[in-house]
Amino acid sequence: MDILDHLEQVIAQRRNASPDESYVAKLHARGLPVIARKLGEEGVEAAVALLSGDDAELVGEAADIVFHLLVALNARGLALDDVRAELARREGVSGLAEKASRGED
Ligand SMILES: N=c1c2ncn([C@@H]3O[C@H](COP(=O)(O)OP(=O)(O)OP(=O)(O)O)[C@@H](O)[C@H]3O)c2ncn1[C@@H]1O[C@H](COP(=O)(O)O)[C@@H](O)[C@H]1O
Repeated sequence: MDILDHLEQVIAQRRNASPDESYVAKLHARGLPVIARKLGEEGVEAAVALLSGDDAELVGEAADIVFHLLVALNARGLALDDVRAELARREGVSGLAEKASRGED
């Protein structure tokens, strides 16, 4: 099984564990605003890592973002398949053309 699909399953299971034993459960216990804050923090940390020139640091921060994004999707009852479907819908549509269709330059 793909690691992302596996991690999604683990996150769904750990959600109901004890917050003392599970980081996923702890995030859920703290609520959606904390999950949102962590997602934002990880995004900023990845942006900093992008400029640092340290590949290992960037890969680590990218993994943190993906993990927290999966926690966030699960918290809203959404799944990786919802993201896959949206990406498939966008496939072949240039970002520039899509933006132009919204009347933005
Ligand atoms: N992939 C991850 C993963 N990536 C990052 N993290 C945690 O995300 C946290 C956020 O990083 P920070 O540097 O912001 O940590 P922090 O300052 O201690 O966090 P806060 O106290 O601010 O919340 C760290 O504690 C990391 O260990 C993860 N925690 C868990 N997983 C996976 O989720 C599974 C279930 O984890 P538990 O729910 O803890 O059993 C694990 O087996 C792993 O496969």
